[in-house]
Formats: sequence, C-alpha cells, structure tokens
Amino acid sequence: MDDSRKKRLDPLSTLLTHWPAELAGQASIEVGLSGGLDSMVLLDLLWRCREQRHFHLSAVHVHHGLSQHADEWVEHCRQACLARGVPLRVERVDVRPAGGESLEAVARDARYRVYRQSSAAGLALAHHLDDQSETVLLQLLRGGGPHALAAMPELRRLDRLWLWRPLLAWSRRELEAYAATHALTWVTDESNADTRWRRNLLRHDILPLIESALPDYRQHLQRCAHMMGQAAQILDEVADQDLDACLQQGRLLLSRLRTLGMPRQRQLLARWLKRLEAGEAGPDALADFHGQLLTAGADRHPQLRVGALSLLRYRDQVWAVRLGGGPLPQRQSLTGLFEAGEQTCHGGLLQWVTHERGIARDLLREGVELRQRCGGERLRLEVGHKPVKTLLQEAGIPPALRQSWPLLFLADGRLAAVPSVAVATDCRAPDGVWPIWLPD
Ligand SMILES: Nc1ncnc2c1ncn2[C@@H]1O[C@H](COP(=O)(O)OP(=O)(O)OP(=O)(O)O)[C@@H](O)[C@H]1O
Repeated sequence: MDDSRKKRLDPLSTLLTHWPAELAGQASIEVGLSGGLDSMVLLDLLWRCREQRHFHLSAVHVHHGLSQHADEWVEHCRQACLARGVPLRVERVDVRPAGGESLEAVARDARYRVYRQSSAAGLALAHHLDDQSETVLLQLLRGGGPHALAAMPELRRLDRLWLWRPLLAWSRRELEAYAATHALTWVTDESNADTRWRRNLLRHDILPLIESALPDYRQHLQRCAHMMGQAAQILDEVADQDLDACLQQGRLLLSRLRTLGMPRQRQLLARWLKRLEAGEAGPDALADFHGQLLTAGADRHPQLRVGALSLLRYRDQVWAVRLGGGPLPQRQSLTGLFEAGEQTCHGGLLQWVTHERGIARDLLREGVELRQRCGGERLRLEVGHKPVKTLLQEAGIPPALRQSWPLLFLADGRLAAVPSVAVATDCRAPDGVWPIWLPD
C-alpha cells in the first residue's frame, strides 16, 4: 500500500482497514515484545484489533541477559500483557559471540531462533519508518545492491510463519504520540544511546542534520526501499529463468552461462547459491570465482566454498556439492525404491527414469545395493569390461567426487550400474529404469 495514503488515517483504523490478506482469517498472531516504545504500541494496537479481526493474540519476549535491567524489562512485559489478558512467553537465550561476530548479530540470530519456534501463524515486529530509513542508509553506506536497499518488507515468510511489520508507515514521533494518547509506558534500552553502534550514530548525530534540510527524508528513503524491492524482484525472476535454462541435472553448463551478459551471469550465480541455501558468498569471493570460471585453463578446477557447500568447475560444468559431510555407508540396501521415483541416499539423491537401456525391473525387484567404491571395479559393456574409474572420467565426474560415487549391485553380486553414467549390458531391458544419482 502507498504509505502516504496509509498515514492519513490513525494507526488503528489503518491497521484494521489494511489487514494483510495473507493473515486474514489466521487464528493466531504473536508480537515480538521487547518492552520498548515501539513494541508496546504494537501490542496495544493489535490488542485493540483482535475483536474485529478474530485472532488469538500472544507475545514473546526474548531475554538476552545483556543488560543489568533485563529482568525489569521482563517484568514490564508481564504487566503489560497481564493488563490486557495476553499470554506472554519469555525465552532466555545465550548470547556469546564467537570470534569476529558482532554482539548485535548474535542477539538477532538468537531472537530469530525464538521467533521460529512460535506456534502462531504470524509474528509481528514493531519496526517503523525511522528504522526503515536507517536500514536503507546503512545498507547504502555498506555498498549494498538492490536486495539490500529493499530493506525490510512489510510481510515475508519465515519458514512456516508470516513475519509481519505493520508499523513501517509510521515514524517514531507518531508512535510516541499514540503512546501518549493511550497512556502507555515502556522501558528504554540504554544501549540505544551508545553511538559506538553505527545505527545509533546515524540516529542521534547524522539524521537530525539531514532532517533539518530534508524533513521528508524518511518517506523518500521508504520510497527508495519500495522501488529497490521491485527491482530486486525483477532481478530474481530473470535470474530464475536464466538458471533454469543453464542448469542440467543440477549442474551449471558453462556453454550456456557464456551466452548471457556478465551482470546476468553474476546474478545467476548469486541466485543459485540462494536456491541452494548456501548462505552469502561475499561480493569479492563471488566475483573472483566468476572470473575464474570463465578464464581458468582446462586443467584447473576453480572452487568456491560457501559454508558446507562447494561450487566446483570441472570441464564445461559447475557442480554444487557438499564435500566433507559425515562418513558414507559402505552398503545400503534399496529394495523396492525404484518404484518410489526418488530417494535420498549415499549423501545424494537417487532418481529412477524409464530408459530403453535401463536396468531390467525384474532384476531390481530381487533387491539391489548401493555400495562404496573399493577400487578396481569393472562394468560389463558392449566393448567388454570397462574400469569404473575410466567411465567416471569419461562422464566428466570431477576427481573430488569420483571416490565417493556409489555403485549399484544386484542381489546376485553383479555390478549393474554406475548411477548417472552407465548400465551393464547384461542387466538391460528395453523398458528398464536408469538410475540417476546426484550428489547433495
Ligand atoms: N528482546 C526482544 N524480545 C522480543 N522481541 C524483540 C526483542 N527485541 C526486539 N524485538 C522485536 O524486534 C523489533 C525490532 O527491534 P530492534 O530494532 O531492536 O531489532 P533489529 O535487530 O533492528 O531488528 P531485526 O530483527 O529486523 O534485525 C522490536 O520492535 C520488537 O518487535
């Protein structure tokens, strides 16, 4: 909704009128209640809406244990909830940053872990217009792109929950006015005054100066966030289409990637990492890897590690693999699995497709086993027996994956297939099934 239109009404009427369709008819909403001004306003507003909107309201307070006043905040939240008959859960979290992590980030992660445990359909947070403008500026100062400058959306998915920020259209001053009208009380987090934090520095020293020259700067930054959100959405759509066109069996084909312009290639790689839920690679690492993909000689195997995931180039393909997971089973029985279509096994995904040179179904019904390679195995083909090692090389399987590539044995001990690569001639049938195994 256009925020300037939203603001002409008071917060309560606006909230009631513009209730998100995704939350309409939802049975329960939980408020993230810090005890500060913003979330006290949100609690009060939602409490006033609940009759007309028919939902169950509850609150959650995360006790970080960082302030000497932390217990007083809990007490304040308890009182406010008690006065309104709103159930409150208080969750203690352990906030101890490991090397290099900021206290703020660790506390935030801990809060989100608590939010994820909510049994409500929606979790409401009290970020407002000032928070949004600060976020846009901070992202700009960090060199963020469209996704970062889109800042905080009003509504987004957090696993099975809706994360909802209903107050983004109102400034802190407007929330203060609401609190005064309704005689609300709140606690003040003393760390909000500490200008060693970049956000506080911006809030206390820099933004007042900007406001003196540009009183509407908040709305302008919010508009910027809105437009960047739309731009980011378009970029994602294009990157998804490009990815679908460049991926084959989960691998990226460089010959297809090269047909795209450089920015689209970069965008595609970032989107692929996102799809794989690999985490952020960092713009420099991604740019380096992209360069190596295109220019490194055929004898080189550029690799990008992001968390547990590795993107690795071998010949004309980029593989996404999770190397160094736990030990793989030596043997795994697969009786009846090929009827099911696909199954996770041996650290990857095994799929079965009907194929004119696939394995005869009768043979599979007697039971099959996926086994770890021991070395020296050979598969029967038209030309005689061929070493599995040679088959894997010829199929373009990267050296790092060859040793752990599973082999498929029949109940009588015959090697029936190297999944995704070849099926033994003496096991084939015209309407057989071809095993495809993709590393996770
Ligand atoms: N201790 C807490 N317990 C529960 N909810 C909290 C707590 N602290 C903050 N919140 C919720 O998060 C909102 C934003 O708080 P704050 O600005 O401190 O967090 P942030 O770190 O900027 O937010 P984000 O989670 O988007 O990074 C609050 O208005 C409130 O709804």
